[in-house]
Amino acid sequence: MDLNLLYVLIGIVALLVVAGVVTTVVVRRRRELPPGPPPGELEERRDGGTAVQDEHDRSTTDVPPGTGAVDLLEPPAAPAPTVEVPEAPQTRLARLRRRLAGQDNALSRGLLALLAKDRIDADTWDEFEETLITSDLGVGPTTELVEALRTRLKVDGVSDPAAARAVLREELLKLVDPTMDRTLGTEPGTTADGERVPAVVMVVGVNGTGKTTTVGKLARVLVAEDKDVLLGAADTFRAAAADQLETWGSRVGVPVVRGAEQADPASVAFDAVRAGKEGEVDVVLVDTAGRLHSKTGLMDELGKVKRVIERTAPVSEVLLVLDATTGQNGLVQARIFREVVDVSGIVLTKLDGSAKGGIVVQVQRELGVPVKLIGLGEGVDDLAPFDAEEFVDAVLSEA
Ligand SMILES: Nc1nc2c(ncn2[C@@H]2O[C@H](COP(=O)(O)OP(=O)(O)OP(=O)(O)O)[C@@H](O)[C@H]2O)c(=O)[nH]1
Repeated sequence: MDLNLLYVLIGIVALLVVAGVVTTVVVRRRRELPPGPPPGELEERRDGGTAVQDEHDRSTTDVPPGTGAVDLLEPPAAPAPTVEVPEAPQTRLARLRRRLAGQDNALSRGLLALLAKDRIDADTWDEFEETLITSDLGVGPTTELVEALRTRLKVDGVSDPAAARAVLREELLKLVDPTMDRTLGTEPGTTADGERVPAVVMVVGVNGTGKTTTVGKLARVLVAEDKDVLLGAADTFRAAAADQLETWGSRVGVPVVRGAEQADPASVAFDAVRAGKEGEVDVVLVDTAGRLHSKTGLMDELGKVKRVIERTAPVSEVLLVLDATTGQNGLVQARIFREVVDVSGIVLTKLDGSAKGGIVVQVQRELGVPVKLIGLGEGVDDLAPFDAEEFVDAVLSEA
């Protein structure tokens, strides 16, 4: 064989061997790569998903470093903040108006039924009176309202339904009392030594009235007003209460000071207010344990919590939380709490599930303290500053 031909043949065989080896290596490496999602899909999820989903994507994609597949991804972005923006307080009562209005509410029903009559006879007045009492308006305010309406409708000879409604609105408003100061004490103050201290709001009440929920919702109201807030979980009696508060706080970026389970509530409250002062926050909200108003020991403990807080900063508000559905029982609780701590405002919760809107008037009369906030549902922003005019307009509206 020609020597040149032999060299050419050896060259071709060598080339074929090298090509075979290279192909095998490439195929092997491809097989070793995990089956990651196509690049388009990854991009899409990164853009549209929430931070929590992003976190999940990163942990489940599990691409080993140095495989080349990571080139498809940009470096993982820092998780987007999950802090929520709560609804502004001004729009809340308007949004929640429907929950106070119409046929589901005894007060509203009684007022609307009266307005619907062509002629108001003795039976109608009796019926009206009865509905007002069922709505927990109380005997005194009911009698006053009925007397005032009877006189004015007769004297003024009001037969036009719109004029009758205006009279009713006016008289009802007098009972709800628009002159009461309902502002919340949430401005930081200065001690006698010239030190800046946060406003301190204590939230008190019997078990299950909605204290912890109210603290969480109120934190959102204050955050919406651009205030720096800190929560004190001084309900060390119910273990879950502190966890519940942490959940509320974390959603709006508000820190929580908590103690060990069964710790002394006064010491947790003290630590919270201290931390609030050192951190220069505007408001410290202190959640306290629910207590039976009949248990003297627990009630004394509440007085102690307040005194201990006052070593650092004055308590600017003591909000008593009352469940509107408990009616007269709420009034009994209110009287007893007032003896132990100076209640400065009432929070009426669960007005959404109650036909007893009249309790607003009764409780204010009983305590001489204004209703400052009302709870109108289980939604996170279902707490509204109380406004007498908006309240009256809501119960006088049909839906
Ligand atoms: N419908 C309705 N439910 C509410 C309202 N406020 C609170 N609740 C519910 O009432 C229940 C009790 O609320 P909590 O905040 O746990 O009550 P608490 O007073 O802290 O309870 P304790 O710690 O046991 O004293 C929860 O299921 C809340 O969702 C409201 O305005 N409307």
